[in-house]
Amino acid sequence: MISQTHPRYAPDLMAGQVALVTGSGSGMGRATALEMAGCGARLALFARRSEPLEETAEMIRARGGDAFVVPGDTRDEDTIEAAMLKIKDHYGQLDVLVNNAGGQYIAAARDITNKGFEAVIRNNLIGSWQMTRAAADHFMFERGGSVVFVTAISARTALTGFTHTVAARAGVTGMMKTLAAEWGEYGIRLNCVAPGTIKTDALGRYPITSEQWQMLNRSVLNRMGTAEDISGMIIYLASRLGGFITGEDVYVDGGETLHLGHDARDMINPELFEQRKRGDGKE
Ligand SMILES: CCC/C=C/C(=O)SCCNC(=O)CCNC(=O)[C@H](O)C(C)(C)COP(=O)([O-])OP(=O)([O-])OC[C@H]1O[C@@H](n2cnc3c(N)ncnc32)[C@H](O)[C@@H]1OP(=O)([O-])[O-]
Ligand SMILES: NC(=O)C1=CN([C@@H]2O[C@H](COP(=O)(O)OP(=O)(O)OC[C@H]3O[C@@H](n4cnc5c(N)ncnc54)[C@H](OP(=O)(O)O)[C@@H]3O)[C@@H](O)[C@H]2O)C=CC1
Repeated sequence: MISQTHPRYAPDLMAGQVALVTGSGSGMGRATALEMAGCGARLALFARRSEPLEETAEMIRARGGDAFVVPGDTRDEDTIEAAMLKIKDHYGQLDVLVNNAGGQYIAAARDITNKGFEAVIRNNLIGSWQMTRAAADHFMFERGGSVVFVTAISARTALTGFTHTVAARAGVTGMMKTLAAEWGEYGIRLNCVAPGTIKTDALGRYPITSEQWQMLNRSVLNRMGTAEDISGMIIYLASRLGGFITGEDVYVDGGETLHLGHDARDMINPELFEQRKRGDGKE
């Protein structure tokens, strides 16, 4: 059994299960893969670059877990098909799919070309559809399963600079709900986790500093989220803990989408409110 320093879930929560996590070479995908392995799941790790996936696999194996690297691109049907066949050959089953891979570039809506819009839709909506369809065809129509999509705080709020990805993520949510309704009869549960602003290396791709990210983040908990804030919810939904939950869209955003119509917190307690600027809220 894998050794965990501070386990949040039982070490046998996902024993006997195989989970495929896309984008598991970094950030939330890696955190999810590591914690799922800590819950007894055997992991298939999928992304375009092998090296970061191998690093995740090594981390899992070093703790006594089981991980298998299947490189591929969620936009490329051939690599998805190849990955499913490799998983069948290696593990013989797939119980959980986490569609975490994704990304976009920031641009004002007026500067997004049709080609650029389509590229982001392909990366975040079509890619998730293709993975889900393939996992269902190869494994889940026969023996059920659970699918979790990582989206963004999109359907509930506007996100300036991200029109293309908001459209894609809201599309994922609608797709997830409809699939949940159609595929319940096969024992397939599908849910979304919508992260707020989460401190991962990926934020470094954007042209602002970590201090500016902190200011941009509107979490009422006075801190940015962590990859583990997200992996905990993914595992809850993917495992038997979420066994009666399907078609749900869970926001893990520290209250970022509460939409404070009138934010008077600085008038109520200016000292406490200053914490927001320093970003030293309690985890
Ligand atoms: C609060 C929210 C916080 C969110 C955090 C995260 O998500 S963290 C996760 C962060 N992770 C990531 O963000 C992941 C990294 N991001 C990506 O991989 C890309 O954003 C991608 C998904 C578009 C790549 O798809 P692809 O390989 O299919 O694309 P391609 O390279 O072939 O380009 C196609 C067209 O798209 C356009 N266009 C593309 N880039 C830019 C740009 N920088 N600038 C302007 N435009 C751009 C351009 O029109 C281009 O056509 P052109 O002008 O070349 O003829
Ligand atoms: N960090 C944040 O604040 C937020 C992030 N998100 C979303 O959450 C998810 C995880 O984010 P985070 O961990 O921060 O970001 P990362 O960029 O660290 O992780 C995304 C991973 O997806 C993989 N990936 C991207 N495109 C593809 C593709 N076409 N096929 C296969 N793999 C792909 C990348 O690996 P490789 O390049 O090797 O393929 C990368 O490891 C992403 O979908 C992100 O957009 C949503 C809201 C907020």
